[in-house]
Amino acid sequence: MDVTALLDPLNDAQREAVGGPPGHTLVVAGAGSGKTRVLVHRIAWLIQAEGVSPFGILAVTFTNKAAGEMRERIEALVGLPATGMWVGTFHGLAHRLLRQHHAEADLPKNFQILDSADQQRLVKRVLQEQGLDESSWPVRQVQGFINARKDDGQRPADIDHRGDPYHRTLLELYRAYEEACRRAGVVDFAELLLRAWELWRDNPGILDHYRRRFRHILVDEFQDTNAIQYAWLRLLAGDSGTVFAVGDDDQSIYGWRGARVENIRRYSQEFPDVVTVRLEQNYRSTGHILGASNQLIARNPERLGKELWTETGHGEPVRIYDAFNENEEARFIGRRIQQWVEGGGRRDECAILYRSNALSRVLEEVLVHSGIPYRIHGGPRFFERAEIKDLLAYLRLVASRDDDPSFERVVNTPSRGIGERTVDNLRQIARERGLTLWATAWEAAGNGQLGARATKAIQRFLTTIEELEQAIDGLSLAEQVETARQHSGLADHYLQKEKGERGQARVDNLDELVSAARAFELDPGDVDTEDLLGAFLTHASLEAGEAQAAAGEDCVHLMTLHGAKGLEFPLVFIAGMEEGLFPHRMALEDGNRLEEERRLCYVGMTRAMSELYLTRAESRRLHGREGHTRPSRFLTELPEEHVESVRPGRAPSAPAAAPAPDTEVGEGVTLGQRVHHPTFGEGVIIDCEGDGPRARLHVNFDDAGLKWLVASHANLTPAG
Ligand SMILES: Nc1ncnc2c1ncn2[C@@H]1O[C@H](COP(=O)(O)OP(=O)(O)OP(=O)(O)O)[C@@H](O)[C@H]1O
Ligand SMILES: [Mg+2]
Repeated sequence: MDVTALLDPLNDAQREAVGGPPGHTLVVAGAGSGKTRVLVHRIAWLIQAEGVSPFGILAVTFTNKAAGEMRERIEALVGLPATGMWVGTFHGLAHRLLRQHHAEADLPKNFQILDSADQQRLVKRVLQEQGLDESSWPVRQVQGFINARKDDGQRPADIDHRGDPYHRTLLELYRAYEEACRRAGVVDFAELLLRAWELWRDNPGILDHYRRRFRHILVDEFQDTNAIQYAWLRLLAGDSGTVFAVGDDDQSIYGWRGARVENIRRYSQEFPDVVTVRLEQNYRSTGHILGASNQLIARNPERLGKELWTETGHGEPVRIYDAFNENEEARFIGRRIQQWVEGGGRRDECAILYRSNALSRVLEEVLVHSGIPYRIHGGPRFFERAEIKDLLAYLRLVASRDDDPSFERVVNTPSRGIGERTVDNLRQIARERGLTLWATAWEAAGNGQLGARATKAIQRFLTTIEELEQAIDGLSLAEQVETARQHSGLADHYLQKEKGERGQARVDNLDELVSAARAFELDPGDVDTEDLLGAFLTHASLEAGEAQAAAGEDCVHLMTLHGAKGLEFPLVFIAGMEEGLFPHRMALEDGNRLEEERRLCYVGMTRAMSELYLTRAESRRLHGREGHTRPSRFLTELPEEHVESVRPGRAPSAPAAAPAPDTEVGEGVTLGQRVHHPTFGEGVIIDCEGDGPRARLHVNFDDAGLKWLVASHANLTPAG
């Protein structure tokens, strides 16, 4: 086997990292310098040049999607299926471990994963049980406390409240929450990691097995590991395993979730003989994009410090577009994408990024209206939509009756006349008796404790689940989901509850879940096919938010800046470049968080390969409120030599510009023209909407500012 082929497509520094002797290696380098490429080639190198079995390799990636792509790339390079290799996210790998050793980890065989919303519901319940008021103990705050402690590897017993009553209560809540999870046989995201770490810590035999097996551990996006993930890696590596870590301190964007960029430094200190490799050539972006990104991130203090260079030439300047409002911003983006496609580009080369999910709605509307297919990554995620979670809850209950969160979710959805009071009663009995809600309901329905009507309703629910279990026995996964869809009555429920398009959209989503099951069945990946339903339910929990639209369809990508990590696209838009949106308002007062926002901006900008647009709306309606905005400070931090401002009708050089500047938009006036208005004085026509007598002109007046005017009544005359 010719291993030089693995090194050929690499530069010298990359070769050093890929072909170095087995040992701890750290690659710290900026965006687009080939870190992920190096990691993939390293794995192929280990297999081919060092004769390592794929069975001995564990690779950690940041998303499940990245894991899939990595496996494919390695198989293509090596020319063999890389079976036996473990590739996945920290959460995915931890889950896999816990499944295999559930008894030692003190978990039921078919434990379920709680997502963030389920977790909130459970925290709420715990607060009720403890007789605490949500206004003094906000659910999110309690949830944040619990997760942060877990991310730091701390159980209630490890925490000293130092007599502080506030902390003491939080600790009690943490304890009660743990107990509720245990009763329900559920595990939240942070728990997956902590439990997997404890599994190894407390079971030397198991740890030893994995240490012998995984001598080669590779980690992408190392800067975003948190304390427990780092501890997990250390424990696994022991004295015999090697860790190959790649990362970029400038792209650390999960500090708010406990990520510790110091782990990069710690790793060099705590692991022996770490070879550090720096990569400085960027292969992704043009000179202007790179220059602008470099100078932006240079404003952050305390960086490890590195500059990237590129051979690709300047390319197009980074373009800044100030839209009048959010609709116009979205239309601008839509038009530019259409031009891209008309010019021979593909839609999936385009990505629209934003800081907050709420921004996607207007963008989606414009894309739908313009007939541009798109796919949302993350955000109001498919698997997080209410109707999807409802249907999954039916299936989860079939899989495990102990799943209290699922029980609560659907016991009265669709409505069976089970009131909140009845559910409260059940909760209380369950708590007193230390039983699950299912067991409690079963008992209460038997002894009539709840009153005749409630008993009947509860019985109906119990029967529905029991019957569903029988009905799906022996069916294929897609048929199981379809059967649950029919049995649950959810489609009718939503059609009645939400009239028109919204209800229909929910039913479409339920149908889509059947398709998702079918797709999963055809390509389940590396899972236990004995229990395909269980694997699918896990998949739904873990993959929530990753790519959803029909596979293979050529569509534009929409995602949050966080979700864009590690990806690249020829044409990138970052929308909503406004103070308070980006940087996020929660970060405005806090220097550390502001730096993290700047890193996030760096991450976003460095996704772009050939064209980058930063857009903002001068006035924006969001969450039902409308207001004037101020441009993001990041816009003003960009060096002039790399940016160009685009104004509709004013920048003929910009391919993105709206209609050509000489388009006649009203009687005797054209876009971009200087005009005079009897009241507002002189200004420039910057946009128009509609045509005929209804046409409206957007004019930027020198003194009066921006105004929309009806063209036929505007009385505009050419100025000067
Ligand atoms: N030596 C090389 N020759 C040609 N192209 C390269 C080389 N190294 C990397 N690339 C290409 O450059 C792009 C960026 O590489 P990659 O995604 O591995 O960078 P990265 O450092 O992981 O970036 P990020 O920090 O954003 O994750 C990819 O398209 C990759 O194929
Ligand atoms: Mg990468």
